[in-house]
Amino acid sequence: MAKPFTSQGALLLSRPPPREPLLLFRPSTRIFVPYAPSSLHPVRGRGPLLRARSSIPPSALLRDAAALALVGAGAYSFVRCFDILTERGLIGQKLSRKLVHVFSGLLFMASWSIFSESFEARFFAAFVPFLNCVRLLIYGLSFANDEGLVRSLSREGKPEELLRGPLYYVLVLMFCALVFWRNSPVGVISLSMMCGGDGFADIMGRNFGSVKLPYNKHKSWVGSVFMFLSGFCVSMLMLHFFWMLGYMELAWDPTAKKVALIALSATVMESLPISEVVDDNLSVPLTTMLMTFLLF
Ligand SMILES: C/C(=C\COP(=O)(O)O)CCC[C@H](C)CCC[C@H](C)CCCC(C)C
Ligand SMILES: Nc1ccn([C@@H]2O[C@H](COP(=O)(O)OP(=O)(O)O)[C@@H](O)[C@H]2O)c(=O)n1
Repeated sequence: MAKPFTSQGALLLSRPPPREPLLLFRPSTRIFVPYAPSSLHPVRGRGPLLRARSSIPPSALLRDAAALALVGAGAYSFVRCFDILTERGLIGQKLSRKLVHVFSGLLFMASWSIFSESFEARFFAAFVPFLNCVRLLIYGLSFANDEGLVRSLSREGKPEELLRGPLYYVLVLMFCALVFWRNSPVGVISLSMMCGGDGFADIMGRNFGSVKLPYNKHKSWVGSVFMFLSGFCVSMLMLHFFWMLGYMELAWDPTAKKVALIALSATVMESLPISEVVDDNLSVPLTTMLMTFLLF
């Protein structure tokens, strides 16, 4: 399919009127870089980044700072709510952890839409998972004690549990916000599979997964089927969300087929008996990133 390329040989992922600098997908390097005419023709003697930085309107900085404060407060409140629900015995610890796993990442991804169109907006957004990364390190290494946080995010109530799944999870959130952001299907599908797919696999597999996989007695067919179905559906929903906002331009028939193949790949990876070697919160998003790069 003939795809629009600029004279620099880069693939335009979205067409005017862009709400923010177009994103270049450079086939040779497969790195997403911000494309804005002014940044490719910097003011004499100043590099593109300096040019881009100097062109941020104060209103964008103010908007991004406000969005950062709002999302940061939302993150703290969201986890605190589950802490209280768990503390009062209204939901179990395992379910609490999984609901936080499913919805905090998806809500974080949806929050990308309230940040400005400046290139720096992604840094403001990524600062929220960065803060949570610091928080997990402090309490996971027991430099301080927060029984509520440990209760809502661990399986067995041990602080060191925060240093595996939860920590990898927030690192992936930060990476996707910084590198892929809201113009690229790579980050959107990766987080959808990690949050929506892996999360529901656990919830459904733990409760209804009596028939185990032949090659992994810790995982079940029900869990894997729901990993695929929920991962696919959440990915399509989130792609549609960012498409509606004008950040992506996608042909839905080929997109659905590609997402199905990506979801299948992530499901197979998640089903493998390798959780002791590499956490699902790394293997699932990394597999999804690779497949999305290859297919989109
Ligand atoms: C418990 C979590 C992962 C463990 O996964 P698994 O090992 O069971 O597979 C999720 C940890 C969530 C983290 C502490 C909080 C992340 C908040 C996020 C950066 C921002 C959310 C903002 C939104 C508005 C709620
Ligand atoms: N494909 C899957 C995934 C999880 N599960 C169930 O969910 C539990 C936790 O799954 P997991 O080890 O992937 O947990 P996390 O690493 O996602 O926290 C497993 O012990 C299974 O009971 C499943 O049955 N089938």
